[in-house]
Amino acid sequence: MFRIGQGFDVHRFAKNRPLIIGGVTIPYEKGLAGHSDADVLLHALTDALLGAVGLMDIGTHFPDTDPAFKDADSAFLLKEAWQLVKEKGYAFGNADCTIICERPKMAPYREQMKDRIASLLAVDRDQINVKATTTEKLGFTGREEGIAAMAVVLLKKVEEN
Ligand SMILES: Nc1ccn([C@@H]2O[C@H](COP(=O)(O)O)[C@@H](O)[C@H]2O)c(=O)n1
Ligand SMILES: C[C@@]1(CO)OP(=O)(O)OP(=O)(O)OC[C@H]1O
Repeated sequence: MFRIGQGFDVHRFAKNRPLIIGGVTIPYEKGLAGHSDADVLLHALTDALLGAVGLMDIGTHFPDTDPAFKDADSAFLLKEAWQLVKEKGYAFGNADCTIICERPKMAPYREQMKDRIASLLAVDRDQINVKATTTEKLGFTGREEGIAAMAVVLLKKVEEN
């Protein structure tokens, strides 16, 4: 049996913060604000995984009111969520992710993001796709107020003998 999940997240830009997207630090004049490291792409992917198996969402498992998750490494949160999904008996099919921002250009970092995400989930890199788009200068991403990300995942129930 297959399960599909989708995730969406937004973080606003902030000065004096690193820009970490898809587990990759991108050299840029500003980063993203958040309770954690604000990796908007890993948050969307984490939500997609949790959503696929009906495990609510990232904030339920890792509340932004909990000091334990202050400045949390989103790579760690993704791995924890994936562990919960695996314990429900699911194998990874594929993930397709989209980063939405005017700047910086994400294309130079997409291969690194694919490698990092594949490594965190212990899957093949060809099971992960990372895309980027602008919104043609429209809306909050177009005004460069923040970055949005979306992710869709497909999981397959592991057959029991
Ligand atoms: N932050 C971004 C946005 C886009 N790209 C790449 O540019 C292509 C064209 O984007 P449009 O929004 O004009 O359709 C897009 O397909 C990406 O390859 C990017 O690297 N970083
Ligand atoms: C990751 C968590 C927890 O540190 O905090 P944020 O970095 O604020 O991220 P968000 O996507 O708003 O929600 C999940 C939070 O619980």
